[in-house]
Amino acid sequence: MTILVFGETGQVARELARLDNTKCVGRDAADLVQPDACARLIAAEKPAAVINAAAYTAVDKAETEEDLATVINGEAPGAMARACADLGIPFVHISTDYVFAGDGQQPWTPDDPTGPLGAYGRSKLVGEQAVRDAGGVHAILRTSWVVSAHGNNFVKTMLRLGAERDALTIVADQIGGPTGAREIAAACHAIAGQLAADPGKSGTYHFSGDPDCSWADFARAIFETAGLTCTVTDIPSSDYPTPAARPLNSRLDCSETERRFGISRPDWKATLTHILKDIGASK
Ligand SMILES: NC(=O)C1=CN([C@@H]2O[C@H](COP(=O)(O)OP(=O)(O)OC[C@H]3O[C@@H](n4cnc5c(N)ncnc54)[C@H](OP(=O)(O)O)[C@@H]3O)[C@@H](O)[C@H]2O)C=CC1
Ligand SMILES: Cc1cn([C@H]2C[C@H](O)[C@@H](COP(=O)(O)OP(=O)(O)O[C@H]3O[C@@H](C)C(=O)[C@@H](O)[C@H]3O)O2)c(=O)[nH]c1=O
Ligand SMILES: [Mg+2]
Repeated sequence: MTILVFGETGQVARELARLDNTKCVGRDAADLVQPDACARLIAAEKPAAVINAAAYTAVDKAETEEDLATVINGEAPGAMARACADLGIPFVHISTDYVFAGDGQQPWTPDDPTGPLGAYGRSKLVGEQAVRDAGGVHAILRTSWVVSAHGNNFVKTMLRLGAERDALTIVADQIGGPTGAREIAAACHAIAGQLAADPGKSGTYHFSGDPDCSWADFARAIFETAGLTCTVTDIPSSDYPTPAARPLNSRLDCSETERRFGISRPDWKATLTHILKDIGASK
């Protein structure tokens, strides 16, 4: 029994590669710019399940490349989901908090109305709907603020900047749950197995690290855990202009994921500890 994983170099894909029975395919074997080729690969491989961990994740760049982002994040997952539905196998797709507009203070439930603020979020929303429309056994797992020892992420950025500077200004009005790529990979793997046993669990779910915090709080915790001296000053998002607007409220209500799959929110302080150990940046 093989779980076919789209993605090889990405944060979550690298963690999936470490798990049992996974076969990760990179851009050379499956370019998401060609959705039909992704579908043909699934049909040829006939895996027991498919997890899509590949995506266009450059939030700001997507503003000027929305067509490309929409093929990769929208059309390709749709083609994968249809190929899985044809084979009668589960499809696990990863989505994002950036499908929400980010107003209010309440954690978003899976059924809450979406309203992406930028091109990346819109392209991911297209993917979600295409996966549902395929009509097969599926889970869409929305996560947020992904961090790991590999690739581009906020922890790596802070370690680099924190070593160079005595002080940083970090946005404090965006609130969400930092989530370890390792924990997301484990959740996707477990969900694929549970969907195979019980297709009735199909649906959209949330999974983010606990507790919710601001990027500024998270930066302070990174410096504290790494033993770096760098003062973090809270700023509003309006003082950190970016091409794409980010949601202010990225809190995800993960209770259905816990209830249906028995998977609870991972403690991000523990995630931070294992990431810094892997990087060799613990104090
Ligand atoms: N990063 C984050 O903070 C968040 C991510 N997510 C979602 O989680 C999932 C995993 O994200 P993450 O691991 O961080 O992603 P990364 O940005 O670390 O990696 C993206 C992966 O997608 C691959 N990819 C991009 N374009 C293509 C393409 N045209 N064909 C084939 N492969 C491609 C990349 O391959 P290559 O190296 O060849 O470019 C890489 O393996 C995604 O669905 C993302 O939207 C959700 C919330 C937060
Ligand atoms: C480097 C830096 C960033 N920031 C802010 C900008 C931003 O609001 C926040 C995080 O920066 P990032 O560039 O990591 O954010 P971003 O790339 O938008 O992260 C997002 O990626 C996509 C793929 C997702 O799906 C989301 O869940 C989310 O993780 O920190 C500062 O305030 N000061 C700084 O010095
Ligand atoms: Mg493996």
